[in-house]
Amino acid sequence: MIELDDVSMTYPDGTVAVERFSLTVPSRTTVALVGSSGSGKTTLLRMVNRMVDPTAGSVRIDGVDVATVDKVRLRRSVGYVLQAGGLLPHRTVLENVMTVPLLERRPDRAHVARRAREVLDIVGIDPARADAYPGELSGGQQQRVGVARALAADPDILLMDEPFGAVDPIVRRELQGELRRLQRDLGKTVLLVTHDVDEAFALADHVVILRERAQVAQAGSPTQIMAHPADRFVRRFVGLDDDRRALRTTVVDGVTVLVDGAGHPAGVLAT
Ligand SMILES: Nc1ncnc2c1ncn2[C@@H]1O[C@H](COP(=O)(O)OP(=O)(O)OP(=O)(O)O)[C@@H](O)[C@H]1O
Repeated sequence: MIELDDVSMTYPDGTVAVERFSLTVPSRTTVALVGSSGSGKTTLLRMVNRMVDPTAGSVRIDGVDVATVDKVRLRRSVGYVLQAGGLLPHRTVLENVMTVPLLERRPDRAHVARRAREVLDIVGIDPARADAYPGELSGGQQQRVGVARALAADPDILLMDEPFGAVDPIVRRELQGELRRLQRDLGKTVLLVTHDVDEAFALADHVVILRERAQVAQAGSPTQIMAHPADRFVRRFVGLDDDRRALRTTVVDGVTVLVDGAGHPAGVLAT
């Protein structure tokens, strides 16, 4: 479980990125932070692995204040997935995945390499690609390797910052599907940052919509938010004023078809 307790962050230049924000992420659930650029999402995420120390408030993992935990140990127990995979270009895929486990005091290199090949397989990368360099892979494959690297030390927690931001929409949907599968199989606690509300709705059990300074506009399950948007900001943010969300049914030759506000077909009503 991750708890952010009344945290604030003012950067040295005086920028107030986060003001009195609290959140609990129960174990084995996925929580998404969504909001426009500059709302403080990345700052919040980085507080969990102490890449940023809050100027007020505290962050706890399973009840332990992260401020009391050694930073290196913390980063081994918390996987971090960055946009575009964040891979080191001059290291092979396998070396990239082995980075964090090799930080152990006396790592068993052969064991670490074996485990790295296993996680590559879990995320759908052909282990034959293990000796390739990141630049030789497609954007989607690089993202998968980024996820593998975060999983390599078998952390309970995964932090994901716009993990699928740099790939085309089709690959993005494919990766989202994979992440849902991983979630089911591995049961990690995931804190995800995205500015794509559809991605948040597709992946998260609980969604937090942020305004500037990480002020919570609304928090709830995707269906709760869709059913009861708190205000006009949330309505606009989740696109409830858009044609594509305003679905209605129409019957065509006895089949009930869902169409959006512009009349384009969106699907059929499942029976
Ligand atoms: N190191 C820093 N020094 C000063 N200000 C910073 C620093 N990092 C972030 N900020 C500022 O803090 C605010 C929040 O930034 P943050 O990156 O957390 O937001 P975000 O919601 O993740 O944005 P984006 O979606 O663009 O990544 C912004 O105004 C940003 O300019």
